[in-house]
Parts: sequence; C-alpha cells; structure tokens
Amino acid sequence: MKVLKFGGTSMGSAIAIKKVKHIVESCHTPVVAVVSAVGGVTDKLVKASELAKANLDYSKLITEIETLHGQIINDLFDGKGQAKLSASMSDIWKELHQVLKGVSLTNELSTRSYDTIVGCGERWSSLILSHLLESGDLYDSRLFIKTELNGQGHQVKLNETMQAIGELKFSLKERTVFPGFIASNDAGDNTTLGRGGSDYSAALLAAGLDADALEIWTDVDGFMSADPRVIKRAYCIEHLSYAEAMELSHFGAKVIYPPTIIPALQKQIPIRVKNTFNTAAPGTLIDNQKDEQQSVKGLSSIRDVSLLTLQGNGMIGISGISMRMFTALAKQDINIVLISQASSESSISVVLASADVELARLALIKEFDKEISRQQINGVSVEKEMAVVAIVGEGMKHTSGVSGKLFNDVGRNGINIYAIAQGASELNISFVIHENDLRKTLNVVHEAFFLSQYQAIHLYQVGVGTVGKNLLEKIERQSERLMKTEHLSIRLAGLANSSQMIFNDRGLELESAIDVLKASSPATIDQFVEQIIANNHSNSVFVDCTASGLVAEKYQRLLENNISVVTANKIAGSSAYERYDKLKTTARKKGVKYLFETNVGAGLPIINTINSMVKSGDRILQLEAVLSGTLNYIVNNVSADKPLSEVVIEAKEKGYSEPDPRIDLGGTDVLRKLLILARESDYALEEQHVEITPFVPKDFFTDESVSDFIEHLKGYDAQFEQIRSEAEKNGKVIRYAASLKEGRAKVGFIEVDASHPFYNLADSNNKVILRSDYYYDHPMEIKGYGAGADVTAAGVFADIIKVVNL
Ligand SMILES: NC(=O)C1=CN([C@@H]2O[C@H](COP(=O)(O)OP(=O)(O)OC[C@H]3O[C@@H](n4cnc5c(N)ncnc54)[C@H](OP(=O)(O)O)[C@@H]3O)[C@@H](O)[C@H]2O)C=CC1
Ligand SMILES: N[C@@H](CC=O)C(=O)O
Repeated sequence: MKVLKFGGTSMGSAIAIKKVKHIVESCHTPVVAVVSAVGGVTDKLVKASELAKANLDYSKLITEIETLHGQIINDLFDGKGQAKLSASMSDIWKELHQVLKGVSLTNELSTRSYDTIVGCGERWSSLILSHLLESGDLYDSRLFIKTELNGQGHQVKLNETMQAIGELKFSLKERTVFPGFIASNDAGDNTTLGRGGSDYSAALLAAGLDADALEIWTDVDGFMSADPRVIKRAYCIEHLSYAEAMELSHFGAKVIYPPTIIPALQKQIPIRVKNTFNTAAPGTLIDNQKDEQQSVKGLSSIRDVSLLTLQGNGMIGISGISMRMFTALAKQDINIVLISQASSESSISVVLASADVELARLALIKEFDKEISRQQINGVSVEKEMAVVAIVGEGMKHTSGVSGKLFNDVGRNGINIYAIAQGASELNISFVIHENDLRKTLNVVHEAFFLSQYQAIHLYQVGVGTVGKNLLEKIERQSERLMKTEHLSIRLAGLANSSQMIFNDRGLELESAIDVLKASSPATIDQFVEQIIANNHSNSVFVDCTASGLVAEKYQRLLENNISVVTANKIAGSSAYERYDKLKTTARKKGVKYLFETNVGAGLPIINTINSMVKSGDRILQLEAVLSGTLNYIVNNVSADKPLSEVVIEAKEKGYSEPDPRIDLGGTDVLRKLLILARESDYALEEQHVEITPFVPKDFFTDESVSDFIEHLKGYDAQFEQIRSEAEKNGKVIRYAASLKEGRAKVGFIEVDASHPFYNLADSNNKVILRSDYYYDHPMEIKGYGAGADVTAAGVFADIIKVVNL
C-alpha cells in the first residue's frame, strides 16, 4: 500500500485535480490519497476568521472560496455529478457560515472555532477527489487522528492515533481519500495539525497503515540543492537520508513539513517527493541510506533574521546565564533559529526572526537588569538584516576539510561571517551573514560543494583593442574545452571601453559583445567599477586590457572589495613602489589575486618563474634582458632599404607596440618592465634609480600626435641606420636591453657579437637571463615572442584561469 499526499497546488484547479486522479488511478497497489485544501483556500479562511473576530465583513472572501470551488466542480463533473457533490458539500458550507457568524457576533475566536473554520478546505477538497476517483472511498481523518493541547498548539496523541489508523488496515479498499490537516480531540472538537499539517497527516496514515511508501506530490521536482530562485543551476537531489531531509526542511527548504519525517523514519517507510506537474521527474527519495560519496547534500538559508548577542566578561564561569537567557526568551514564545557561544563564555549569540528581536532584546535587558547595571554584562546587541546559511549532509561526519573549504571560499569572496554553529552530529554547519551577501554566499557555496565540476568566473573586462579583442575571441573559442578540461565556466559579466559599458549577470554573448558595447550609451570607468562592486558576484575578476592610468587607479578599490585583478597594463606595477606594494598586500589580505604576468614578456612565464624561485628561497642576483618586442622587431628589420620610421609603423600594425609607440621608443616600456621584474625579485626599485638611454633621442618627443611624431621620426632614419650598419660591419647587432646587476639598473643600447646570448634574437623575441644563488654559472634563460595580440591575450587568459585554479 502507498500513501500519496497532494498539496494545495496539486488540488488548485480542475486541470491539476485531473492529474491527481490520473496519478492515483495509475497505481497498481492500494492507495490512500491525502489532500490539502484547494490552493489559497486556507489563507482565505484564516483571513475570514480574523475579519469575523473583528466584526468586519468576511462575506467577500467566502464568496471567492465558493466561486473557486464552483468553477472546479463545474469543470470536473456533469450536471448529475455536480448536484450530488454540491449536496455533500453544503453541510460544510452551512457549518462554516454558522461558525463565522458566531465568531462575528461574540467577537471571540476560540481555538475550536478557528480550527473548524480553517479545516473546511480539506473537507471540501477530499470530497471533490473522492467523487472524481473511480470507486474512491472518503474517510474523515478527524475520527482517526487524535490530538491534545500542548502549550498553545495541538499535539498528536501518537499511540491512540496509530491504533485507530491501524484498525483500518484491513478494511480499506483500493482507493481511499483522507482530508489532510484536520484532526479532533477527545471531546470530539475539531482541531488541526498546523500549517503544512497535511504532510504530517499523510505520514501518520502511512505509519499507522504500515504503508510500503509515502509519496509527497507537490509543485517542485523534489528537494533542490539550493533555492532555485537564487541559484540558477540548483538541481534536484536524488536521495537524502531522513536526518538530512529533516535538517533541510527546518532550514527553509519548504518542500516537506518537518514533523512528517518522524513517523516515516520510525517505521522506516521511504518517502518520495514528486512533482504532480512533471511526473516523469524521479523526485527525491528519502530513506535511511547514507551516501558515502557526497559529503554535503543540500544548502539552505533563512532570511529576515537578526543576531542578538549577550556579552560581558562578568558572564565567564557563571553558571545559569544561558538557562536564564533561554528561559526569558521562551517565556516570550520566541523561537531560536541558531545558537553560538564562544568557549570563553563571554558572549552568547542567538539568531531569531527579525519580527521577534525587539521583544527578545527587552526581555533580556529585563532579565539581566542587575548584571547590566553592575557592568558584568555589557548589554544586548542586535545586528539586523541577517541571514543564516546552512550546509547539510551526513557525509560531513568525520570528513575533514569540509568547514575549511566552506569558510575559505566564503572568505575569499569577501563575505563576512558573524557567527557559526555546528552540532556535534556534524550534520549541519550553519553560519550567519548579512542579508545583502546572501545571494553571493549561496552561489559561492553551491559552486564549491555541488558544482565543483564547474566553477564560474565572473569576468569584467575593460579594453577591447588589440589585446582585449583577441582575448574575447580566445575565450569564445576555448569555453567548451575549459568546461571539459578545467571545469570552468567563464561568464563575461561586464565589458567596457573608454566611454561605454555593458553588463549581463548571466554572461554576455562573446561573439557580439563588442558590437553591443559600441552601440551602448556613455559611461565612465568609475561607474563600471561601482557596478561590479554592487553586483557582488562570486569569483569576480577585473581584467585590464588598456594602457590607461585612470583604469589602473581603480585596482586598489577593486581588490579591497574582494575582486581579483588581472592586468596587461604596466602602469600600476611600475609607478611608485609603495603603490605596487600596497596592491600586492591588499590582494594577499583579501585572499584575492592580483596577476600581471603579461606586463613583462607578454605570454612568457617570466614573472611566474621569478615568483617560484623567490618562494623557494632562491635570490635573484643579476638580471639581463631584452624586454621590448617592438624594439627588437625594429632592430631586426631596419635595413638600408627599410628605414626606422617605416618599421615603427609595421610594429604598430603587427600589434607589438603600445597604443602610443612613443612609450616604446622613449624606453619607458622597457623601464616599466625592469621595475616590475626587480620588484618581483625583491628589490624596491624606483624609476629614479634606473639609468636610461631612450631608443630615439628625447628631441623627437615634442609632438602632440602619434602621426606627427612618426612623420618627424623620418628625420632620424639615416642616423639610426648608421648606428645599426656600423655594428653590422663589426660583426655585431644592436639590442635595446635592460639590466640589474651589482646595484645598478640600466636601460639602453648594447652591441653584441655572435657569442652573446642576445645575438640570435629574431623578430619580436624577448629574452631574460636570470642569475641567482642556484642558477649562477649556468643562468636561467627564458626566451620567445615578447609582444603581439595572440601571445599577450593567451597570457592574460592564463592569469584569469589562475585566479581560481592557483
Ligand atoms: N600589444 C602587446 O604585445 C602587449 C600589450 N600589453 C598591454 O596591453 C594593454 C592593451 O594594449 P592594446 O590592446 O594594444 O591597446 P589598444 O589601444 O588596442 O586598446 C586599448 C583599449 O583600452 C580602452 N581604453 C583606453 N583608455 C580607457 C579608459 N580610460 N577607460 C576604459 N577603457 C579605456 C580603449 O577604449 P577605446 O577604444 O574606447 O579607446 C581600447 O578598447 C596595454 O597596457 C599594453 O601595454 C602587454 C603586453 C603585450
Ligand atoms: N609594446 C610592448 C608590448 C608588450 O609589453 C613591446 O613591444 O614589448
């Protein structure tokens, strides 16, 4: 035998009820169907009872309920059927009208009257279903489910109820219908089992009848791994243990009424949560099996809560404080969601519904009045607008690293935790955060534990020129591979150039993003950055593909807001050492990344190599390098037939030069690179410490525009060719090199012969020679293309991936 419970939406319309009929009649075993009221009816009845008590007009609500039922009956039955059913229902209508009238006349709403009023919905809906089913017998749950008063609510008298239901076991026919929610007490008065109580009715019937299964039919596919309204990629959990389901239900997953699980657990009856409107979905199975594979099964949250803390050094070692605290709260009937106490005993924090917090605060101030006046207790502090997030799973038991992973990921994303609670059962880790961080926290935790095979990066890119455009093309081409091999999903959440910006939380279309950007309205870099911060997405990465000082100025604010920065722009790393150092320190403190591998040698792993050497305790003692792709291309390509000014244009067209090639030709680009390499090698080098000879004499840098500059450069073509050909005659080549040795930092020309490691350095290649403690006589050499959109964008791409994979 199976017990099937259908909720309010499953009973919410004629179409839905037909589905219910089909589900019940498709069962090949005897079925007990337990039904909730037609969706929305119980709320209306509650409201009507309140209006009646206040002697206000409730008739409109009752008419609405009548119309709703009338419509359903019309749609489901022919004339004869309608007449029969309406006759059966009329007694309940009469009873409802009488009770409401009584309440309205006396202005008194007794528990008995209230339960009679709100329980009418299930009586009507069960009548409808029993009439609709082929041979469906209707039973009145009030005759079997017995309650007694406990505090302010009704509590089921388990033994009596089980016995009464058990006696039915052998007399039930193939299909029977019971109204959920309603019960009665020993005096025969109507009672109810509390909101959501129909689930409980079904569980009691399942236990009393020793059913083989309990199915809860609702309007969702089952227990979801997280709230699907917040987490787009939440998925239905296939299996939960009873304990896990109970924890998740208590923690806000409103799929099943928590007490439901207990009778099923006691009789070891499997529960399956199914969707009436998607019967093909397997739903969630709840039984006593534990999953060894998955440590965390679900993620739940509660909002609209406040954190209330009782604090004071006078609490330390004093017994009875917590007893008094909780008694004072219990006296006010305040429900506590979470408790956290520091082992020093100097504070106890509780989380409770925000609606209760003022009452709770006053109750505690009253209770601890004396201690507060003696300053043994500082007082009662309240943090409002909080939320509680809980991860749930039996597999956490004795599994190390779960909380480490949880808090590492949450912290890395800049989410502040106010309090933590973990039961010794290790079934649940709960923590308190600000409500504003809830969406981000759920995303971070969901990705960490449930979608660890896919980590999402939210990318915000500034700059869509030579490097930026190439980067977008690469991401587009590689996104499928990244999903497969790196388990990484890169979402371009925002894109900007010097005057426009666009955003899309779910990810902009990479193919059309630049066109969309160019058609968008004006915006500033400040607006772009503030929007990124406001978005507060998990794993946010800001990517700078500009050469702008204004953009570089934003890194500090971004890092402070837990947004990683990946940059091809050398300005921040090569301006004052203090600024460079502050950026690195902030990134470290905030647990985010500040990566700039492409600042030197484009895609070559130069900074990474130096970082690894320094980390392993090696010291960089000397550094010699050719660091400009543009300038190396120039010295390799200028000839008697091809003057300098022409090759400069070529280098720009090939994407080697800076947006303003004067930065290359003045030596500034190489100077910046040397400063960055020195700093990464642990030397606090400043610009003024570097001796620099520009590639083109200073006199050529007076023009306003790049085109004027190139025009004037023609005046230097002959002189440059002479320097180059002179070296050639001597069997040498000229190179524009940087060095850091014996305390001297230099940037300028050198002439080298065939024996020199820089002699064979073709095209736009760069080369870095590092001498260190461990690599002295045979230095470390890194060589390859040092400029160009392809290699640079590849380097930026690698840094982006490193943000999450480091
Ligand atoms: N080319 C190479 O080989 C290498 C380049 N790099 C670095 O890559 C960076 C980009 O170079 P490249 O792609 O050639 O440059 P481009 O000139 O081709 O593109 C620059 C982009 O930055 C945007 N931009 C400029 N100023 C601002 C601003 N204030 N706010 C927002 N966006 C702005 C531009 O927007 P708009 O179109 O509106 O002007 C444009 O989209 C540079 O820092 C360079 O040093 C690093 C290593 C190698
Ligand atoms: N303009 C630079 C590009 C890389 O940083 C160069 O030519 O090397």
